[in-house]
Amino acid sequence: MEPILYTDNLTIRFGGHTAVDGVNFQMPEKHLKSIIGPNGAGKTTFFNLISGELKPTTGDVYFKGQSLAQKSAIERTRMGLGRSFQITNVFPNLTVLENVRLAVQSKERIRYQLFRHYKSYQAITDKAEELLALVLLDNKRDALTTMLSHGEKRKLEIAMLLALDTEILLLDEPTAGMSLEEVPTILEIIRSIKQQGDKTILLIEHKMDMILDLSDSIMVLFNGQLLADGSPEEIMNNDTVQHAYLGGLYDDHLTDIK
Ligand SMILES: Nc1ncnc2c1ncn2[C@@H]1O[C@H](COP(=O)(O)OP(=O)(O)OP(=O)(O)O)[C@@H](O)[C@H]1O
Repeated sequence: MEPILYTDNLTIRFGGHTAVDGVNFQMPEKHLKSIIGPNGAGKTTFFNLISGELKPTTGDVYFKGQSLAQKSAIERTRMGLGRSFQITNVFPNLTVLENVRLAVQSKERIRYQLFRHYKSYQAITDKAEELLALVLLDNKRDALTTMLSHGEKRKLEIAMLLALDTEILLLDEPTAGMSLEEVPTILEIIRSIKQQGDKTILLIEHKMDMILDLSDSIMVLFNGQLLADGSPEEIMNNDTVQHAYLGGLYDDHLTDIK
């Protein structure tokens, strides 16, 4: 089966520095792949090339067999490639529910345009509430977003991404900056999204113990290059990856590998 997303020789240079270097990767549909690598390996840059925030120097990204070279970030989202919102993109003086409603509305505008106002309003509210329950934030529905903890803001970001109803979810370190108590909840949320079975998920994550359990596959970026891509077991047993770890080339986040 053709991969839902793949790259062909994807490369970007900043001046003399090649941040993403000839990456060929493939993403099967309804798959969860994690990207690991040390600081500066090119993980976020790779995401930005996929989402359309950055244009490659050479190479291309393909979604359902179609080149994305001429597609803007917004066009890519409409096509089905969703990237998590940064919390700066939410309206701080609106409640959690209102923010998710706006995200649902932006997606559903067309579908509901023929409905009467109240019915449309209710359907959008129902959807927003369903998403808040999925990310375990229903108890904060009436809170202003400025009042949320860091972990709650990351949950809100996920709810707003889900509201766009894209086939692919790009999650850039969803547990970054979280307290130890908050991390398991986010992992459970990602697990339940995966278990619903309709999403393809690409995830940057530093916490090895989490991704080994959650991922269908793991790809390792190193100096902008694809060092390895395989099942969690294959990655753990990969000599090149092991050498990179044992050689101390990885940062602290990655040395706590179990
Ligand atoms: N806009 C830019 N201009 C110049 N250099 C950049 C730019 N964006 C990224 N880089 C460089 O590209 C390299 C890859 O950075 P990137 O942020 O993608 O790494 P990363 O793997 O996501 O790291 P981290 O784990 O620290 O987030 C780094 O050396 C970085 O300094």
